[in-house]
Amino acid sequence: MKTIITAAQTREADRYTIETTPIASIDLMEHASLAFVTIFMQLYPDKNTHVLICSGTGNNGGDGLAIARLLQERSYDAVAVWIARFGSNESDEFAANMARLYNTPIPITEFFPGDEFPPIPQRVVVDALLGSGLNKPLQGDWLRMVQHINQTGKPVVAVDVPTGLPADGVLSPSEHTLQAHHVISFQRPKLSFFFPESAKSIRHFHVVDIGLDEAFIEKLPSDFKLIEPSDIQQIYRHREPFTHKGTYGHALIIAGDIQTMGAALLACEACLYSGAGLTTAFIPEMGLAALNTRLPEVMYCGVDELPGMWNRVDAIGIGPGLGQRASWLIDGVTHTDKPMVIDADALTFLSQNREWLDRLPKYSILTPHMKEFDRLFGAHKSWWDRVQTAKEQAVARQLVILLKNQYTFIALPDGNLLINPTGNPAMASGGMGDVLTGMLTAFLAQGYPPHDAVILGCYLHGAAGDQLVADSNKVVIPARQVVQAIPATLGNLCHPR
Ligand SMILES: NC(=O)C1=CN([C@@H]2O[C@H](COP(=O)(O)OP(=O)(O)OC[C@H]3O[C@@H](n4cnc5c(N)ncnc54)[C@H](OP(=O)(O)O)[C@@H]3O)[C@@H](O)[C@H]2O)[C@H](O)CC1
Ligand SMILES: [K+]
Repeated sequence: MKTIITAAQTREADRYTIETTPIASIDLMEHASLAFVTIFMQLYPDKNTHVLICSGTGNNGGDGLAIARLLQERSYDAVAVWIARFGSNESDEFAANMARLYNTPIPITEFFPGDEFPPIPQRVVVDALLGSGLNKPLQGDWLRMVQHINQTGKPVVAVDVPTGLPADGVLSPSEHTLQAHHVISFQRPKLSFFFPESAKSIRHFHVVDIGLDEAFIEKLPSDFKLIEPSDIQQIYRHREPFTHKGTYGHALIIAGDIQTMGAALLACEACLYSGAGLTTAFIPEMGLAALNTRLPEVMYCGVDELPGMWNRVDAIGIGPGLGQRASWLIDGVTHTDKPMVIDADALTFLSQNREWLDRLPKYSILTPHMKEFDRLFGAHKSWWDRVQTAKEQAVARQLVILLKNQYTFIALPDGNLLINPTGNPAMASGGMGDVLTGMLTAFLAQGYPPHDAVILGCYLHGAAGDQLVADSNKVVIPARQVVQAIPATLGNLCHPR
């Protein structure tokens, strides 16, 4: 896992690296600019591309000047630079790069407070106005310039952070930030990239290594950790010879109602495809024909058999499509000591009967999306605040709270907040959450501790969707296709051929 650090901690890492290695600050800027240029050249390989670089006068602006020079050295001959001289300060590295730029034929236009901005004829804009040094919302000339660039609709590639977007903390409205198509960020993605409020400011982000001291960064105190493929490889237990269905646990899915049987089937199918040795569905009897037809591998349990099931299963997933039945079923579930996943209608029941939250067994996994989360724990104005509440609740109640979104935040009982990087907008459709519940239940049934089950389940769920997009350029993926893709995604990650 990679530690996600704040803008202030990035400055610490910057200082530490400069003090403890032979690298000077200006060389670090050159590394960063070169790393930016490498990705930029992949995005815009045509060297005739007309590029406008907009620089401030701090270190983000210094990067911009170095990028202009490096592109010109690589035969990008149509590069121009704007400098926003709206403040009185100039960083040393900006000044040094300004001196280097004067030795090139690159045209430079400087703008002072109150100046009008001309049209932008270039094909692409590089945003190096302000970076992680942002310490207040944009206003005045800065805001005018950002809005001028936004209004052109030209693609923007931002250096480190789009101008106006704080690296962490509560985010400002998106009309006050530069809207970048790509952000090439240094050393670590910034925390705000994972919040939905940054969607208009960032379409894609890339992260480049600029040579900051990794060991130092990993020791910095931070609640936020980004899940990586290597975590999945470490957690996943390979299937050994001579194992059998009993080795991989028995999962019970409590789901479905007359009009929402599909949710139950999806959860059961995902459980099956995620490797549970046995899967039993507790669904209304009228769903039996559909279950037997679609999922002959899954067993059925009726109301009479339910009391005998609690001791026979290894994990329980409750909620998808459960409707009003949630109210009486949750009572039975909370009397077991089985690891469990609580989703959808079971969460709605909990939000209407909050005293039941206190009865949940320790380390139960709750999987709310934003609306379910706010119904459970109160309305929130920003994702930053919502994530802080998730952390407080997970610690206070010793629960695992999985706050679903494109980037899911996993709040653990020890106070850590994990960020899942996989998943994509093609997956934004009904049934996706039911699939996740089935997957998590399957991993719990196989004996993974809740902490490992959520990492595996979340990462694989998104990775299966990402794989489908990569393989076939699909713009929409139905939940069923994600289910079918789970075994191969797991195989590709953990059993490379
Ligand atoms: N360690 C690294 O990751 C490296 C980062 N690099 C690049 O450096 C920037 C950060 O540079 P910094 O000089 O700290 O800050 P900025 O360039 O982002 O901002 C410059 C100054 O602008 C002022 N400021 C802040 N907010 C506003 C605002 N809303 N309106 C106007 N002005 C604002 C502030 O100065 P004050 O005196 O006004 O407080 C900023 O200091 C990072 O993003 C990378 O691009 C290095 O190149 C490599 C190492
Ligand atoms: K920027």
